[in-house]
Amino acid sequence: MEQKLKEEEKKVGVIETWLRKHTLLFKGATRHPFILSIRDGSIDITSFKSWLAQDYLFVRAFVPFVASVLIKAWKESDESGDMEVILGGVASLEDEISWFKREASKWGISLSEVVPQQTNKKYCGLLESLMSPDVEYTVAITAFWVIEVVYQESFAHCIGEGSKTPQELKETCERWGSEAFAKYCQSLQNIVNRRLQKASDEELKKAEHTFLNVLEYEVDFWNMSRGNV
Ligand SMILES: Cc1ncc(CNC=O)c(N)n1
Repeated sequence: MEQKLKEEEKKVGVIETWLRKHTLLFKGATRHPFILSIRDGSIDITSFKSWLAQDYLFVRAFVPFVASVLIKAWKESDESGDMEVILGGVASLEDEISWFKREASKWGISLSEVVPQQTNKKYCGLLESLMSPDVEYTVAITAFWVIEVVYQESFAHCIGEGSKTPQELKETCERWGSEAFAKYCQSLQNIVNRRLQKASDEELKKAEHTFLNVLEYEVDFWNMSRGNV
């Protein structure tokens, strides 16, 4: 019985284990000074605008990445429900791109003139490498989940108890900090945990490596937005 319980525990969550093991890096990505400065209202609007412009370019590169995960799900997934979750992600990106355009015009940013910074290019390069057919579905969906959850955890913090987020930034925080986005991230996390349970040691290692890689790139992305490239 005791042994059985332990097995169950192991099964519940590879993700939980990773989050415990890599708490510092995860906090680094989700409680970054950029995010803390939104939450306490001290944010420098130049940083915000820089983030907005760069993130628009990132999201454009994110669309084909998510589409590649959809293809992998169709080819490799053992559960047909995965496709709907990912398709929902693709669909909401159309709205997100329109939102970026509206938001940019509100701030007087001309998106056609935005030049991608080196850090952004590097991150988009990581996305592109993960689009390769050689990358397993399990690894790709792990990356997808962690990319989304960093924004969910970060922006939810900006609208949580006691936050002093400036009014004009609240809509941005709601986009990723909302209950609906949290639910969507949970659906992705359930897929990832299910896949990781069944993964080989080799695949597990690759997935964990990708998880860490994404977290590092997210930290770099926030750093870039604050002007410390
Ligand atoms: C750099 C970065 N990471 C994650 C997200 C969230 N996913 C889609 O919007 C994002 N927009 N930008």
